[in-house]
Amino acid sequence: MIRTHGLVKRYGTHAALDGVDLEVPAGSVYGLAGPNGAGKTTLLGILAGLRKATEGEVTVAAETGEVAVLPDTPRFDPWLTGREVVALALTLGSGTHSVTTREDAERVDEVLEQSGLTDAARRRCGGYSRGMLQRLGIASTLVARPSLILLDEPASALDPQGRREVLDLINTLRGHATVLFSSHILGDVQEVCDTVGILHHGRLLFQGPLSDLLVGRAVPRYELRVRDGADAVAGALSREAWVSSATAAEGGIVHVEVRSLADAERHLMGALAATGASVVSMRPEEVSLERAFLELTS
Ligand SMILES: Nc1ncnc2c1ncn2[C@@H]1O[C@H](COP(=O)(O)OP(=O)(O)OP(=O)(O)O)[C@@H](O)[C@H]1O
Repeated sequence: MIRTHGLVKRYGTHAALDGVDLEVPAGSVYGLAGPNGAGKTTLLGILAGLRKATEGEVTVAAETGEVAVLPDTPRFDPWLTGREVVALALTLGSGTHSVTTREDAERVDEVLEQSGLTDAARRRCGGYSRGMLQRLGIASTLVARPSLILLDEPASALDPQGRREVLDLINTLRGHATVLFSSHILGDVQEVCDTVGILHHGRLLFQGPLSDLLVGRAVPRYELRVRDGADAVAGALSREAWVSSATAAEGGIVHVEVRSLADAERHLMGALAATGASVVSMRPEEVSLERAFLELTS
């Protein structure tokens, strides 16, 4: 759905994006994770056609009218009510000048409700809090049922309850639209995204299925459970050149951190068999996105 090749954006001499090859599969919920200043807003801005790339290619396989963009700090005319803002967004998307049909009016009410704004819908948005404005931005973004949705930090101004609601809302879009959202809150990305890109200092350090990152790619670790002799197993494994650490824990558990997943897949079974231990279970350990991120960026 989206592809960039060798994307570079320079502000003066500073490279905010430095050779980004992004690939967002159609129908995915793609999380662009990265700390402040990583280049997320710049990248989304280029994809949305709001900023110009310095170098590189950008392909977005969607008509302009099917793309909806939510900036990180959405702004609206303060004298409009929330409902008027969302209705306006729907009419802009449809090319008409006002919400005239019953279906359109119902659609406006539906997204206002999904965004938690029903009670405030008839108040002027100039009096909305930052969190409410973010909800209003989300409602306006979704109302015309776009096929590609670009969300820049959609939950950053919200309290935990609001964040939960936005994440649930994004989850409901799965299968109906392609969603690319940026966030520096890694827990949010881990919760709703199936595909993830880790952006750091303008470079994509990882991109692919979230499960690939959490199971093995960034921190290849295994959890073994042996019937007995966990200390001896940990000692034997830690002498292997491809093992960076092996430690025994309670209940016959041995945590094994390896230098590469490929080496572990090739040698772990043999090394374990050589210890003569009775192996109850063996599985790659899933790490949190936060840990994977720290490993990748340190
Ligand atoms: N208009 C601009 N002029 C000059 N430098 C800019 C401009 N916009 C962004 N930058 C710089 O480019 C880098 C990337 O900024 P960007 O806003 O894209 O990052 P971000 O990941 O979205 O950060 P945040 O999470 O804080 O919004 C930063 O170093 C920033 O200072």
